Amino acid sequence: MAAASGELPVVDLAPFFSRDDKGGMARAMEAMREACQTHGFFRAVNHGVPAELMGRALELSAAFFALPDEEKAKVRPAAVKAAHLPAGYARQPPHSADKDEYLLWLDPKLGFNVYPAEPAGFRAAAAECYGKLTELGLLIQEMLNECMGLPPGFLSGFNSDRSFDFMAALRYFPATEEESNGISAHEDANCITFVIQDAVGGLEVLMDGEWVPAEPDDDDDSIIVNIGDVIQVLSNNKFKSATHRVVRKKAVHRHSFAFFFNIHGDKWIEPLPEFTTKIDQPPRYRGFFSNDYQQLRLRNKTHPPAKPQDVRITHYAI
Ligand SMILES: O=C(O)CCC(=O)C(=O)O
Ligand SMILES: [Fe+2]
Repeated sequence: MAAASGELPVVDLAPFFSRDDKGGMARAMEAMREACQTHGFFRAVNHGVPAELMGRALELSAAFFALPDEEKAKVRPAAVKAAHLPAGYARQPPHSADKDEYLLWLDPKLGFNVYPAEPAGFRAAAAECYGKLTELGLLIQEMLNECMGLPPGFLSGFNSDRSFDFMAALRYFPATEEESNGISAHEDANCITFVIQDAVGGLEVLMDGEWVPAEPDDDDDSIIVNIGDVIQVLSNNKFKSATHRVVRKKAVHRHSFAFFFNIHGDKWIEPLPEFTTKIDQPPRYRGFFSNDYQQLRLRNKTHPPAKPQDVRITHYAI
C-alpha cells in the first residue's frame, strides 16, 4: 500500500530569507540532512519562488501543450548550436516507456533557447522561473554544503559554472486502460532537481521499498526537491540520489516543471576526500567526467540499444 503524501519530509526555508531565526535555520538544516541521507527527497516550503509565478507558468504551459502538434513542432532551433542539450519542443519517441512531451530551455543568457510565440507571456514566465530556481538552487547547494560537513563555500566553488543547468516544462498524457507509466523509475544524473507541479499528482518517490506520493496538497505551492547522482557520488553514497517515477492518471493531462541544477560537463566527479581518505573509507565509485555520464544517459534514451538497459550511476560503481 502506498503511504500518504504527508510522509514526505518538509523543509521550511523561511528562516533563510529573514536570516534572523537561528533556531529555524538549524531545524531546516537538520530536516534536510535527514531527508538527503535517507531518500534524497523533500518538500520545500517558503522557498522564495512566488506562488503567483508558479501558477501563471503552469497555466501558460498548459495553454502551449494544448496547441495542435504542428504548432508545437515549430518550437525547434533553426540551426543546431553547440548547446549540451537541444532546446525546444520534443515528444518521447514511440518506443519509449515514458509517455510525455516537453519543452526544454537553458539559461536564457546563453542564447540557445527557442520559445513558443503563443501563448503570449510564456517566454517571460520561463525566464523568470529560471532565474528564481537558480537562486533556490544556490541556496539549497549552500545548505547541502553544510549538511555534508564540507569546508564553507566548497560546493559553490566546485560548482560555480551555471551553464549546464536546464529546465523543462512537461506534459504527461492520460493513462489508458492498459498502462499508466509516465516516467519510469530513475535517479537524476545532476546535482539537485526542483519540481513544480499542477494538482493532478503522480510523482512518487521510493522510500524503504514503498512508492510514496510526492503530490501537492490542496492549495499547495511547495516545490519538490531531490538529490541527484553527482551529490551521491561526491558524498560516496552518504547522501542519496532519490529513486522516483511518474504514474499517469486517467482522463487528465499532468503538467510539471523540472529545473535541473547541474554541474559543468568538464568537471571530474569522484568521491571527495571527506567521505573517503579522511575517514578511511574506500571510494564506492571510479571518477568520470560529468558530461560523459550525461551523454551516455541521453544516448541511451534517444537511441536505445537493441536490448535496452538502464544506464544508472551504478555504471561507475566499484
Ligand atoms: O514531472 C515530474 O514530476 C518529474 C520529472 C522527472 O523526474 C524528470 O524529468 O527527471
Ligand atoms: Fe527525475
